[in-house]
Amino acid sequence: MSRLDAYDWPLLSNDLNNQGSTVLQGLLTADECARISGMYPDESHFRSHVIMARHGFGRGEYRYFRYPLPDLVQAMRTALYPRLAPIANNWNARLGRERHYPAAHADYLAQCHAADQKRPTPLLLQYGPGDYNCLHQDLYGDLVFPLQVAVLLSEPGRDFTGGEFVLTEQRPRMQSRVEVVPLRQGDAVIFAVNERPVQGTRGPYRVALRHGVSRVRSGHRHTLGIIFHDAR
Ligand SMILES: O=C(O)CCC(=O)C(=O)O
Ligand SMILES: [Fe+2]
Repeated sequence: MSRLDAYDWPLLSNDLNNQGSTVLQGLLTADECARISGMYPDESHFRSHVIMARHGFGRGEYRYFRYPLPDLVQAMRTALYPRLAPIANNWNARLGRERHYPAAHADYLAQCHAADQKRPTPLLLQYGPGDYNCLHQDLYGDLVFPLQVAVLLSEPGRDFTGGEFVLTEQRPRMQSRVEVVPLRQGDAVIFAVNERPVQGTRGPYRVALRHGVSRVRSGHRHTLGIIFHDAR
């Protein structure tokens, strides 16, 4: 994953600190996107299958990968984590939280597994016409790594229309603010899982975040989700 070296990480960190999200443009090639989305029908890659409408999560479906993850997914998860851990640690310090995230993802996963969060969380999502993903937070137990990544595997305008990735932010005593994140095929959005610190006049305070996908108007849309904590 030496391709991560090409990005301006101080700039991306600033975006994450100021907006709660940022985009890695062109993280995957069109071929890589097709290779990953093409795995969807092959059950051997996955540990479980969720039909979103059955749970009130929206409309559409997704599958959680099983271990061992496909090489490219494993490589991305392992290589992205150390870029994000310093930001996560800074957020924790500003929010007065004790937890420290180790520098290597393997060491963080060992903590998850010791806390009985052993099941892999990377997932592949599939949306068709009329499908959408309700606002949510991907929490799977007490251990939460506060940043996650979603890679758009389909090309807007060509493969699908509608289906925008959206984030909402709820500040104390304020109404929700929404942000639409423009993505092309292969772009990865990095965003806060559940909360982040915002600097106020009397010190940092906590804002709550949720993410989702607006209704797909036509075509099919696939996304790869990379979550760094494992699930109970
Ligand atoms: O399909 C999307 O863009 C959102 C996927 C999602 O909810 C996730 O990766 O956690
Ligand atoms: Fe999600």
